[in-house]
Amino acid sequence: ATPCDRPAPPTAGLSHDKWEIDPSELVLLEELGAGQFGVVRRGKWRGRIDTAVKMMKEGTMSEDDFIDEAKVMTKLQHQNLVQLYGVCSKHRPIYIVTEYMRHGSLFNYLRRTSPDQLGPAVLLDMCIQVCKGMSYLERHNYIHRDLAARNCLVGDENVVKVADFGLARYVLDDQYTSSGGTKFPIKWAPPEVLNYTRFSSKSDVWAFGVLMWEVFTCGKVPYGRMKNSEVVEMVQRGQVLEKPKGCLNEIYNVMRACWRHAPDERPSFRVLKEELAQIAHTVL
Ligand SMILES: CNC(=O)Nc1cc(-c2cccc(-n3cnc4cc(C(C)(C)C)ccc4c3=O)c2C)cn(C)c1=O
Repeated sequence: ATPCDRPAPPTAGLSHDKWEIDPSELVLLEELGAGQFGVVRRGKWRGRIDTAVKMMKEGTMSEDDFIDEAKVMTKLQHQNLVQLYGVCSKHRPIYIVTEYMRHGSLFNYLRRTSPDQLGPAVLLDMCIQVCKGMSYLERHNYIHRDLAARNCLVGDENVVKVADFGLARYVLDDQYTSSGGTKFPIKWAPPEVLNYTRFSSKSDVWAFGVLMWEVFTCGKVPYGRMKNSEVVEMVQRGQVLEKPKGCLNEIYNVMRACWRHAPDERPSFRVLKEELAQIAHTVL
């Protein structure tokens, strides 16, 4: 045993995997919906912590690769990222346990919340929160690969957090992973992703521009009912989404900067955060 007058060795307590959650400490409650990996339920962890529990449907995810990555993901901690608490990987199906957000996806929240509750200042603040979470990921060289309003979640007092960052790498469904697949998020993808699936923080920035458009249209679908092939055509030609009704020019200019053809001409999330904050306390 460690003599009490000396601090415990740094390895103390890491013998069992810190990111492994004991399923006996979880109580599963109502179903929240189904995602790419199957059913997600609300849960209580250690009697008091609200969680969302993804129960990974067999064959939907490359599980061993994900379990390796889980260690890294639990270390990504920011007030605008949905926290990964851990995994239950000693049984099948494996569970992914995260922080719980009371109001569900940002996309649904925008569509069902009345416009008078969502004035420009609130909408801009939501974009700034997503930008802060993405700026943290950018600083940690972590790429989301599927940033969109549907993959952000809303808590109390219009708190918005980015969810499921990096999980796209573990999806086995090639309808989702290949750019020709029916589930590939074409409408959030820049030219270099459409042509070479070249993901980067600058392709996340392009997607962030589309997310800003989703926010300022209060949840409209980008490019309306256009087919994916038509959107690819349009984006390759350099045509971008139109200015949302009532959206300030300064804000639309930020969206357009995110949609510059050349990735390195798009602003970083760090720069975007400054620009949006500037607009928030001068123009609004
Ligand atoms: C009312 N409150 C709530 O419903 N709160 C919540 C709902 C969900 C939830 C429920 C069902 C499905 C999904 N879902 C949706 N899209 C996903 C997309 C992917 C990728 C890989 C395609 C990006 C991966 C997983 C999912 C996924 O699990 C989520 C996030 C998660 N959390 C943390 C909540 O607080």
